[in-house]
Amino acid sequence: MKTLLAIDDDLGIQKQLKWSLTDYEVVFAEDRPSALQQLRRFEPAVVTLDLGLPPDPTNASEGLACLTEILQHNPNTKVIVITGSTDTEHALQAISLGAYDYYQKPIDVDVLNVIVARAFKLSEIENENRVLKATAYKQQDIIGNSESIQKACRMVEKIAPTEITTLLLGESGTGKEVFARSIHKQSPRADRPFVAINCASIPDNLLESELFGYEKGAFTGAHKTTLGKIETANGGTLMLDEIGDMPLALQAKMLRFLQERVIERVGGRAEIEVDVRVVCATHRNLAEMVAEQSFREDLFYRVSEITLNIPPLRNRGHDIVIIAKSLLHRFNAEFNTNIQGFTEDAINAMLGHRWPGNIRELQNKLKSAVILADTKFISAEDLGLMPSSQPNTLPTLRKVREQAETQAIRHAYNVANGNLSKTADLLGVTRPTLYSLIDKYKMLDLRTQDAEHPGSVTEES
Ligand SMILES: Nc1ncnc2c1ncn2[C@@H]1O[C@H](COP(=O)(O)OP(=O)(O)OP(=O)(O)O)[C@@H](O)[C@H]1O
Repeated sequence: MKTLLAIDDDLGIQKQLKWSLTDYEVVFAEDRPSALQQLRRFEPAVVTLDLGLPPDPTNASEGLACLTEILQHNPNTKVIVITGSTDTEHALQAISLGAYDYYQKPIDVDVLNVIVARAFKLSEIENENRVLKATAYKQQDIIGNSESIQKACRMVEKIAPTEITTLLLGESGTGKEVFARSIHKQSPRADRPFVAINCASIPDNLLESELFGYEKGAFTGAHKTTLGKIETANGGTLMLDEIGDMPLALQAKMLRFLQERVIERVGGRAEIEVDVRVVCATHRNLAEMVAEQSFREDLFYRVSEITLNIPPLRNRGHDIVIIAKSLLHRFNAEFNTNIQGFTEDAINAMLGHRWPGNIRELQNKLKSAVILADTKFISAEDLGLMPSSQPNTLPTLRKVREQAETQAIRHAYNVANGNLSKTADLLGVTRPTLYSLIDKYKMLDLRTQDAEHPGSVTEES
């Protein structure tokens, strides 16, 4: 049964409401403090509120204050304000403060029931919309159910509403930009611009003006004052991709911007205030770069207020197949093809492949497979994942064994969702044997990612 909170200090009215609103569980509060207590306890979707509450029952001040606090607690609450028969002024004031509707005494059971039912219905529709929006958004952006991706998504949810400067670490093609966009979309800045700039793809001498903009006449060819990416992102989010590739000279200027949130355009003197949230990303080891003095330590700490590690595709278990299927759907639409799915050998090959280029590599392999496939199902060969399809000279037996074993280990590891004990079981070997194979084939990422014993070292072999 849906819960309705009725806020009224008149016992007679409380009884009347209880008898009238029989489709709901009606809970009561007689003043502002108890209303807020009940609100926290029951989280009702709909509230009826008498504006004349103690200690000021002849006026609307306490009721209006209560309304404001209810909406502060949960802006989605549908508050139906109840006023005296002639008090239209306060009723309208309540609507302008965010009340859903108003109702004038004396109480007519039928009318009140219609208003309350409508309020619940609207609240339900709004709720569904919110869930759908959140799901649709998640589905299209970050696809995957693996523990590692879910963990990263949970972090994004926590980071997004804050202003904290985030550093995204991950191999190339793991989806760093997708994650940066996700932080932006879930933040209060979602309606403002998201601007990404790849520091590695712009020549050093152009990067400064690209980021900070330039004044007319700042250099030959500067015909008009031009905003840089930082100013373009004003109010929104700026993604500095491949921050590790930013030249040292520019790092100092970037640090000043991050510390003081002011910039100077190239060739300009004026200090311009900008309100930008910054997300940085790199596939490099910034801590190592700091030690080698190719990245400023102070900037490192500034950009990595919080660090989010994006797992490589090979450590996302069955997500590889889920992402492949969703990409297949997309490419079928794009190329007007009707490929139905994957052969078993293709699925096994995908689960066993190392994916050094991560999702981008998967996209490329799939795109060409969709275009070139002769049958309705994509095979490992179509994906270029058959040992025989690689134009090597004849492989040695040792090489074939190594390839088969690493592929089988990775496959089992993905099926076992990163649990090494289960991986060993699936492969029919003991844990020590599995460890020595992992060491032999230098599959070190499996060791550090072990969901059961993270960072464990060989203890039994
Ligand atoms: N979880 C995911 N599901 C589906 N597609 C994804 C996912 N993550 C990333 N992608 C897609 O993979 C491609 C690479 O992602 P993105 O450009 O964000 O990676 P990146 O880590 O920023 O790469 P680089 O370091 O090379 O810039 C994009 O086309 C993106 O849409």
